[in-house]
Amino acid sequence: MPYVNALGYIGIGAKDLDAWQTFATEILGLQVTRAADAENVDTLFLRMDARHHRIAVRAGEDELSYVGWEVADEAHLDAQVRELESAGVTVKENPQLADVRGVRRLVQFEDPAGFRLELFYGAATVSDPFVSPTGVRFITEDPEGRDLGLGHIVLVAPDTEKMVDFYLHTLGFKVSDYITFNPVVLTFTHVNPRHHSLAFGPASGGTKPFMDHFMLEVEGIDAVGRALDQVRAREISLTATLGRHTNDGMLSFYMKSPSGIGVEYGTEGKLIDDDAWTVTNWNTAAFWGHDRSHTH
Ligand SMILES: Cc1ccc(O)c(O)c1CC[C@@H]1C(=O)CC[C@]2(C)C(=O)CC[C@@H]12
Ligand SMILES: [Fe+2]
Repeated sequence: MPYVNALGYIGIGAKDLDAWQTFATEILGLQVTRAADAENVDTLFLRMDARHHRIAVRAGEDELSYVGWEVADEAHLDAQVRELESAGVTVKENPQLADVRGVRRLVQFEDPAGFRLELFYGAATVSDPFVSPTGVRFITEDPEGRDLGLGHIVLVAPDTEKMVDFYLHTLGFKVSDYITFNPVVLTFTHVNPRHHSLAFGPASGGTKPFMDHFMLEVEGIDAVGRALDQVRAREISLTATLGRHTNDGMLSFYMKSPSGIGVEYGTEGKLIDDDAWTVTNWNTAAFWGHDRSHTH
């Protein structure tokens, strides 16, 4: 059944595009092209691999605008659309938006929390080499060349159970594991060998759903250490110190992007082999580090 095979792209809104341009280039090491998109919105197209872009930062309110989940081909797109419709989800095909995103076909729908999701195949891919301004390499495929997507996102919404149910049973995501530290339960899910492409955080009732962070994975601890030096030199706010997660083994730190959305920057994330994986329930978030208490 699973048709979604990667977190293909995300779009976020930002009030301060100039700050985002500097942040994306000098801290994250992404290649930035600034242009009006096809809807004439001032946009930063952020590139990390052969894809034309995987993150679009568009002038507007500071928010998560959309999440693009990728399927392998047209047959999988059509099959997933049928699954969504038989679950009672309203799905709208949008050829104009497909042109804006640079993909072959795209449909739009919402998850139970109201996040705007797009399902697509045929991403815009370019032949000129990706060249990171900070010299990093982003991990978007595994050593065998299997697509790992852009990284992961963490969504926080009040009715976690309903959200998890939708992603598992309507979109075919698989549980990776849980982390429970009373009263918090975090659920981690995967759609390819990356340990998680989507995790769910808890929220008290009345909280407006939001994206806590997105994660970008780079090659080598020196790439993470150098980015951390840049964060400290520029007084960008560090929201969790360097640490190693229990479940996916990721060595990472967290910072605040100019939109307020968190960014996790890490390396050495685990890969899951579905034929040899057992779901566990961890009791802590990190083996060491990831201190959130006295960051600046
Ligand atoms: C624990 C953990 C494992 C793997 C990750 O990629 C990852 O981002 C996290 C951190 C999740 C983070 C947390 O542990 C504290 C409570 C947080 C801030 C939330 O409310 C959502 C994200 C949660
Ligand atoms: Fe994360």
